[in-house]
Amino acid sequence: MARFGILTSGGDCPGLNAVIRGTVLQGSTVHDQEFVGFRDGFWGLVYGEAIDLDRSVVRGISQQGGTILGTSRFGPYTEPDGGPENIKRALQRIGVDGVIAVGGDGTMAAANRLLGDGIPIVGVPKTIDNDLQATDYTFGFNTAVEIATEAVDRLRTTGNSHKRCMVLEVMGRHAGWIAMYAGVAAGAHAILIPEQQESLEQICEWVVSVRDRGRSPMVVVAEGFMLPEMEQAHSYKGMDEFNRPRLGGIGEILAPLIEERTGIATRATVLGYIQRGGVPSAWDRVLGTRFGQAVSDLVADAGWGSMVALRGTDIVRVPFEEAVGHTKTVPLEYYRGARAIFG
Ligand SMILES: Nc1ncnc2c1ncn2[C@@H]1O[C@H](COP(=O)(O)OP(=O)(O)OP(=O)(O)O)[C@@H](O)[C@H]1O
Ligand SMILES: O=P(O)(O)OC[C@H]1O[C@](O)(CO)[C@@H](O)[C@@H]1O
Ligand SMILES: [Mg+2]
Repeated sequence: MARFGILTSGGDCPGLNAVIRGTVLQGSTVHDQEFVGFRDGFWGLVYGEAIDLDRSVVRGISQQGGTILGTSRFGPYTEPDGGPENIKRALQRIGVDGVIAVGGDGTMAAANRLLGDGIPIVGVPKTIDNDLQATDYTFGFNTAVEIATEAVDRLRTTGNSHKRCMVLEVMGRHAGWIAMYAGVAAGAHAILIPEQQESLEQICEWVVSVRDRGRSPMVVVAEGFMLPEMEQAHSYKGMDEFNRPRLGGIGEILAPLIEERTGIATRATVLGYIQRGGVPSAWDRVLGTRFGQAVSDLVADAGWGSMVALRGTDIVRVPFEEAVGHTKTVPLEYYRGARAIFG
């Protein structure tokens, strides 16, 4: 019986457990496949640390947030134990014929490199940021947007009561999808995203025009947004253990600047990891389940080097090269359309 190993890698994301369950149910019901789950992303792959995954283990997990396998940003080439030869030995030792990597752009880049080094591997795209190209949507994004939209709605009522300007900071390192969707859904008066610089003067103009209509201004900003005079996205928390700047805090920078320039009392809120935690929305559970079923079909066909993806309403297979190397950013035209009614 063919046996495959699943891993979840990179930041976690609501819907990961639905993928794991969908894969195991499809595989055991339709293809006579067996599965193990590697612990903590590529760490479990490198060290051959895996748990058996059967129907009983995945029962009822699609409504749970996080990932039952754990995740990490551990790289498969990390010295001294990483690299393809060690991984091949680990796969042989635990009797695994191929790997299913569930992750974002970094995970797919790592998977592509492993493929080139002879590891049979396929991919499933995940990220709350929705910035992975080659798929129309990733699971987790919908849940994050629901949470961010509710946050805007809540900030709006307290902002109205106190006649304050409210600033909500959401995630989005290179792409402002969460800010765009939550901002549009909740009727924000300005949406600020990494793809498009806006001057402080312009932001304050929007804020003042809202106040002049007797309303309380609501600004949604993605963590990666930069004012024109900034050279890089705001980060005051140093680097993470993988040498990436830990973003966050642009909302706290903007709020006093807006208050100083407009005279309108302004408060900032950082939504942070609330966006990534908790139960997945129905939409993300469905997409995760469909991806899981599709990736079981993919490994049944030995479709190594491909990633499952959503195109329109169809689940398709795309080569890794299509998924890595570029960030799916918010199109300028889309932003401009939303911007036309800011203020
Ligand atoms: N080109 C690469 N070659 C080898 N390993 C890589 C490569 N790119 C990324 N990795 C490894 O894959 C891990 C996962 O990637 P990353 O941390 O970028 O998360 P991700 O999968 O993009 O998910 P997310 O961005 O949603 O958190 C990285 O921490 C790194 O160890
Ligand atoms: O602290 P961590 O786990 O690296 O997560 C922060 C990052 O995760 C992301 O949400 C991607 O999953 C980014 O928007 C954010 O910068
Ligand atoms: Mg990434």
